Amino acid sequence: MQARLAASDLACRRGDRVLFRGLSLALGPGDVLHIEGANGIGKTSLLRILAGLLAPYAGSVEREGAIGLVDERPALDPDLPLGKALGFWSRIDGSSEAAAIAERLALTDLLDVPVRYLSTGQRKRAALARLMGQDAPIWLLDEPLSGLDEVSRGLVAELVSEHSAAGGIAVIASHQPLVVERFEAFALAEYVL
Ligand SMILES: Nc1ncnc2c1ncn2[C@@H]1O[C@H](COP(=O)(O)OP(=O)(O)OP(=O)(O)O)[C@@H](O)[C@H]1O
Repeated sequence: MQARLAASDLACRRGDRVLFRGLSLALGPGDVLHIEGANGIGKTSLLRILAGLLAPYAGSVEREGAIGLVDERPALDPDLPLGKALGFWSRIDGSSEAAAIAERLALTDLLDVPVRYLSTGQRKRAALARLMGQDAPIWLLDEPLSGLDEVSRGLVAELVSEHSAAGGIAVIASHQPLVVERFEAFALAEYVL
């Protein structure tokens, strides 16, 4: 899997506050980075800058490989049954493994349920199913464990390990660490003035 993600001398400003500055990182195949930091320090903002969804106040980002972002807003139509909402993306992503992915994420029995009725954890698993179908080399995961039970938390660690072993990159903002090899901590507090 061809993947590279590099940030150079990033600064982030939200409203009239600069949250962090002087942040550089360079990630290659297999790297898993754990962004740590207190509420409001700027973890989500950093992920959105890395994804290209938020302009940095200073600095630049280089990406080689498509981005798969999972945050608290799953891009699944709330009014469609889950199977149809995921099917929309499998057609766009050209994924032929939708059934196997749904099975892996314990979603098979929920495919007829409208997305808006899913529980927090089920919704998170649905967002992860979309991510897997996307086959993107760079995963940006914002609080992927929140709302998940122990079994699902173990599953997320497994998926990240497999992604890393296949040469993918994962950047994970989380208040809890994942049990994953090559899990490297990145303390955002070091870049706060
Ligand atoms: N659109 C915006 N305009 C102004 N300030 C914003 C905007 N979006 C976020 N912020 C502020 O930027 C700061 C960082 O927010 P961010 O969501 O990146 O933090 P976080 O580290 O992910 O927090 P948490 O751990 O609570 O999820 C917060 O103080 C937040 O209020």
